[in-house]
Amino acid sequence: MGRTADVRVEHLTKRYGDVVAMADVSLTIPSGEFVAVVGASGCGKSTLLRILAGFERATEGVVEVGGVPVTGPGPDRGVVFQDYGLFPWLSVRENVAYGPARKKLPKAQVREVADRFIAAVGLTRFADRYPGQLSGGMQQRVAIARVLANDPSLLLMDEPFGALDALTRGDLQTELRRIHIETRTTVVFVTHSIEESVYLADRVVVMTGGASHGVPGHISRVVTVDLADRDVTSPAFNAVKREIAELVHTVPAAV
Ligand SMILES: Nc1ncnc2c1ncn2[C@@H]1O[C@H](COP(=O)(O)OP(=O)(O)OP(=O)(O)O)[C@@H](O)[C@H]1O
Repeated sequence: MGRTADVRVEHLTKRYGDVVAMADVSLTIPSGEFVAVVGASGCGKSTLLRILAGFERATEGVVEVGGVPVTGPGPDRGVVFQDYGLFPWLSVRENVAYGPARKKLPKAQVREVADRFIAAVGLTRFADRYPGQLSGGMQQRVAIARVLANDPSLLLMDEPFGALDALTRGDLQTELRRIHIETRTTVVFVTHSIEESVYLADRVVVMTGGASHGVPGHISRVVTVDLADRDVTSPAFNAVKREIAELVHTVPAAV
């Protein structure tokens, strides 16, 4: 079990010049929870994630991770994007070892941590390969292992599986779910796929609005996924999917 932190967002507003991208967003995430964020393009999902990561500052509001105000990026938060962002000149093991090595841990310990997370994403046989020798799915596994090796207390993922084929995406969803059950690291996961959100998350945050709708992006509903198993073919799973789809497709009235 790794580190884990709670998240508190209160009355968050983000403006870009005159444009109010997002207004009055409040969300509390207990530590260990997996939260997915869904919503139509432009509603502010990535903006919320970037603010939690500390890449951008909120215009107004409270943003705290583990009780500490977010003022910039930090090693307590690990971020995974759609493009894997690996160092192409480093092997899989060196990529994953990069964070632990910077902490100046003994060499043997760095290697042990790297190999543990490489094994967790099923890439032991590829530890000495370079990113250019791997498929997209394998590269994304490396990116996830690299972030986990830093022992983040909050994992922020922005469409991490968006560029992968359906089969690979399904495999990685299964693995991420297993890893989350094992580590209990808090996760905020942005996706366009409602099915993916219901499969992975304890709660799904539905956002609507956005500058192009004439209404600032905001949270329209938070849906608890109260399903014992995540059988995507079950009627119960599909009922939750339908509920979220209806919310996502409800266009807010312009003010
Ligand atoms: N740097 C920026 N400057 C000006 N406006 C921006 C900037 N970044 C985002 N926006 C605006 O903020 C709003 C929210 O953008 P954001 O990328 O968070 O949406 P999103 O829900 O993640 O969309 P998508 O699903 O298409 O990725 C949009 O209206 C966008 O045009």
